[in-house]
Amino acid sequence: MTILDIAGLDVRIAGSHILQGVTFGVAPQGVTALLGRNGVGKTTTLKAILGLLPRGAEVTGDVRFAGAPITRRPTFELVRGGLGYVPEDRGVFAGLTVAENLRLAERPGAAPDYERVYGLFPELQRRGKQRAGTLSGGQQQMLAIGRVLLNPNRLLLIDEPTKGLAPKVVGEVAAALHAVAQVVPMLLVEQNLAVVRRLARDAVVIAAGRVAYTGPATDLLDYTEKTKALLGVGKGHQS
Ligand SMILES: Nc1ncnc2c1ncn2[C@@H]1O[C@H](COP(=O)(O)OP(=O)(O)OP(=O)(O)O)[C@@H](O)[C@H]1O
Repeated sequence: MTILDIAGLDVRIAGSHILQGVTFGVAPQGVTALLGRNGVGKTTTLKAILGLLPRGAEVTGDVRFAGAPITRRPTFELVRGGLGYVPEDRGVFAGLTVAENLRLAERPGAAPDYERVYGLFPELQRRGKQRAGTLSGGQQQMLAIGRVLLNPNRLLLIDEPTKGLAPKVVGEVAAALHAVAQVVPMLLVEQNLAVVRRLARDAVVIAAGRVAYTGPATDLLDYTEKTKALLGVGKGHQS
C-alpha cells in the first residue's frame, strides 16, 4: 500500500537531465526519507510532484496521489487535496507576526486546527505577537510546519527541515517531526543521517538521476559501506 507513487519521473532543466526515470512509492504511514548527495535532485523530485518546477522544465512520467494521477494538476489543487509542502527555505513572512503567518494559511470555508498546531508547537502560541523574522531558525522551521498543519493533510513533503540548525535545535525539530509523523505520513528530504535514523521507517536514495536504493532505512544506515557509497557519509554523520 502506498499513498504516493512515482513512476518513470524524468526531468530536464536547462539542458541537464536531472531525473532519469525515478520510480518509488511512499508508505501511507510514518516517514519515508528521500536521500542522496548534494545536487542529485531531491528538491527537484519534490517540486516535480507538486508541479512547482520552472516553466522551461521538461517533465515526463506518472505521479499518483492516493491512486489518482496528479501529473498535470495545478499545485493549489494538490495542496487543497491534502498534499502539504514545507519548502527548504521555509518561506515564512519575516515582516509578519507568528499569528499573522498562521492566519494567512487559513482556508476560506475550512476550520483551521489551531489546537493541533499549538499542541505540537506551544512556542508558536507563546510567540504569537513576535515578528517571524526575529525567530530562531528552529522556530521558523516549526512555524513553516505548523502553517501546513493548520489544514488537513494526507501526506507531507518536507525539504531539509534541519538544514543549518544548531545541534540542539536539530533535536527539537526532529522531536516535533516525530510527533507530526504519528498523525500524517511524510516524505522527508534530510541530510542528517542521525535524524533519518530516528524518524524514518523507509528510505529512498537517488544517485546519478536514478533510484539506487529503496527499503528499510535501518538496513541502509546499518550497512556503512553502502551508505558511504551512495551518500558519501558514514553512520550518523551529516554530509
Ligand atoms: N531551476 C533550475 N535551473 C537549472 N538547474 C537547476 C534548477 N533547479 C535545479 N537545478 C539543478 O538540478 C540539480 C538538482 O538540484 P536539486 O536542488 O534538486 O538537488 P538536491 O538533491 O535537492 O540538492 P541539495 O541537497 O543541495 O539541496 C542540480 O544540479 C541543480 O543545479
